[in-house]
Amino acid sequence: MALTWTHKDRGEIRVHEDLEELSIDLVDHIAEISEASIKEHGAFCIVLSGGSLINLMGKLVETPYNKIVDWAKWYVFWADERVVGKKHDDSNYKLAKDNLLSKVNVFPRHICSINDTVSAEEAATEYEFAIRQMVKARTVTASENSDCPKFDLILLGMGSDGHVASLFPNHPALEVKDDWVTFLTDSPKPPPERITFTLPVINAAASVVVVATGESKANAVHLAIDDLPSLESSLSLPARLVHPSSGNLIWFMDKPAGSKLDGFKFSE
Ligand SMILES: O=C1O[C@H](COP(=O)(O)O)[C@@H](O)[C@H](O)[C@H]1O
Repeated sequence: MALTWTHKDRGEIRVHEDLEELSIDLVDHIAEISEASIKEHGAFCIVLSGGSLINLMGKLVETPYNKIVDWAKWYVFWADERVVGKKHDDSNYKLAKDNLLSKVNVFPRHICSINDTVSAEEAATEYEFAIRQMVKARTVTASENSDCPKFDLILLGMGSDGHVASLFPNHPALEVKDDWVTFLTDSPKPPPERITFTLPVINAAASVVVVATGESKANAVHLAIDDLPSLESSLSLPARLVHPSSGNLIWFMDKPAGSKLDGFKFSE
């Protein structure tokens, strides 16, 4: 059974026994927010990431989820994308398309992917423009607290260096406040050219989920969540900067990823 607790300012933490339990809890959570968002404003605006997260969402294409989820009301976005062709193995779009989107009835016109035929800078500008149009049309809700979209759910993976989306430790992209989407040409993790949501957009979401699995993530999980004697080492850790201003934050992890958390040690 999962060990769960709420940290006073880092949100809810769920440490799962194994990946099977984690993935069931994750897709239950997605299905619940999908239903609630559709009831509330007639659409579900979900933001995906790449990496290991997508496999953990695999049960969404299985019964009962594939039948109970109202796919026609889904609008799909990406928190980050690698600037490669849509058929390239590094493409976050391809990963989601092959494993999820091609297997359910999301309308192709509701899939807001990144233009793969232009430069990183142009792709970022176009992507932000497309989202601005959707906020104007009220498909995507506007934040009450900032000039940002308020996505119903942003799903983030986390790298072992603590990066989320394509926001890497000590990278200037972390400082971008006035744009919703920015680009980088020097990503420390290949491929180098990427576009990414900025922190203000992530932190304006109604719900944010961070998923981390495996022992290689344990230190970053600890730095992102625990109260530390000196905050210096974690101040530029992107995952620690995920802090929805009025939304909900939940961390989904397996035992190896959670093994260095203070709460995990106390429970042993
Ligand atoms: O490069 C990326 O890495 C992160 C984390 O990936 P993971 O495989 O370690 O879970 C991912 O969330 C991001 O979207 C991706 O572009």
